[in-house]
Amino acid sequence: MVTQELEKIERTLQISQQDLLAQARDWAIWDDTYEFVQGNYPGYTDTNFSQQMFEEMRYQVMAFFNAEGEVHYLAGINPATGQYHACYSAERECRWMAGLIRTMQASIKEDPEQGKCDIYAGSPPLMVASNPIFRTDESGPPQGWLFKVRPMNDAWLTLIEEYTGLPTTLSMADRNDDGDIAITISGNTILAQRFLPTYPHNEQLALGTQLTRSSYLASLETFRYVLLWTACLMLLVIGLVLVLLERIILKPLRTLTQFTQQASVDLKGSSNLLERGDEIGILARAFQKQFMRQKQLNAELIQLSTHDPLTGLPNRRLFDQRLQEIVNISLTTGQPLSVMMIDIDHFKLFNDHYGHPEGDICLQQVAQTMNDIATNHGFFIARTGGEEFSAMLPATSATQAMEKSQALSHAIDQLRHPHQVSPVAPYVTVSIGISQLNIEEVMTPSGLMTAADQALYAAKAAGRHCAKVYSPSLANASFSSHNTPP
Ligand SMILES: Nc1nc2c(ncn2[C@@H]2O[C@H](COP(=O)(O)OP(=O)(O)OP(=O)(O)O)[C@@H](O)[C@H]2O)c(=O)[nH]1
Repeated sequence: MVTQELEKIERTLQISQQDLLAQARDWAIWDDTYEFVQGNYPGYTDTNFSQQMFEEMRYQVMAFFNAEGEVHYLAGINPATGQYHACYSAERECRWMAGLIRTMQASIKEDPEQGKCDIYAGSPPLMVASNPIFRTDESGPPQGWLFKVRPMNDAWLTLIEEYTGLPTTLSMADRNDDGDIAITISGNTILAQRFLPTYPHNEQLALGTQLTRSSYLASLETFRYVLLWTACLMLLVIGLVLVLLERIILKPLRTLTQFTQQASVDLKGSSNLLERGDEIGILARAFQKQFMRQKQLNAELIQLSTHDPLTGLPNRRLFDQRLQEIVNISLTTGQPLSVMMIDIDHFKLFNDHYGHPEGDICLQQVAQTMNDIATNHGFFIARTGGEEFSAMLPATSATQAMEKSQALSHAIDQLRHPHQVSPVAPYVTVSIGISQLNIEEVMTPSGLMTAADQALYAAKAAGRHCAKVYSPSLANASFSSHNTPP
């Protein structure tokens, strides 16, 4: 902080130097001055110089040198007497500035280009700006040099203090380390000093500021306090944002994720999510719609793959699947299990006579009738072939199945669906083959179905419109229902 304050004073010093250099340049690059140093403008001094001008401009000395570096004209206010003097050499009343003039001449020799603002060591130190003398358009060779000198006295310090608002100190120091900063702390005061080069280089100017530590420590304390509160406030805001983020986005997103994982199984229990008015609610409703559609499609697909489209009865795939399950249960529990194979008599003749569409209607009516009986008697029926149906009867012996087959056959007779060309009856009739699991070495689903098929063949052979229970003697005949007797 102290260094920053000191830099303010340094910047002000630089501005002050630039200002004096600009003023020296203004005078040096001016046709009147150009003529004056060549002795061609005798009225120049009367027009331009006065004690008042020096006081107002805070100049101590103005010195003009000709092209040879010799004094052409000098003017200044003697700091010891406060008297204004103007001379053509550093003698008599201008003797007090002789030392200064020598330093200026040494500077010209060292650097004829000039155009700079040095600080000359002294008490007080002097700010000295110099520039070669040219025409206003800067043409022609330089005809000499102009130096303007401003004392860095108490009045100058007061101006700097007013400008910077900082107490400023100025002294000469005998050090070699240009540009260094020295900080000295003593009790409640802190002195910061910058050491600046002077001309002709054997001393340094110590530009400093003396500050009260307590006021800076207090502002440091305030700064720490503000920092602490800002940090707390930021933590609070971050915490709040995290809580809101958790409540508004993360939690609903987690719920949505759970919802998407479970929704295909159960769409209930997510009503909160579905009622939300934001994007998450929109997403949840879209997901729900999609899942419902998917469920519906799945159900339709399952129905299509397991049911016969013409009659609506379960198909062979579902029948075989269920049969496998029920056979396993029966073999484990020892409960009886029977199957029936039902085939419409002379259905080919029906189709040939009435046409295929009528055959379809007949199949639908027979299927519907058999399904009603199956529902009433608690067994499962499926369409397992063209005009062939199969039923499975859990906890039912072959004898009991025979009774149920008669109920089935009777119900179909009662339909009185016309079949004029049937050699059996003027209406549609069925033949039924029955087999029972665990009887006569029938132990597997396929064995059960083969036995029922053979019993069906026996029923067909026996004149149709009847039911037969499988026995090994039927098996010896070795035939198939797809090759039924005429
Ligand atoms: N309309 C119709 N006919 C079918 C369908 N599926 C199979 N059929 C017919 O059912 C008939 C079965 O004939 P067959 O196997 O010779 O037996 P059948 O004429 O019923 O004679 P038996 O079974 O010996 O009494 C064939 O004419 C098939 O075209 C179907 O979905 N619709």
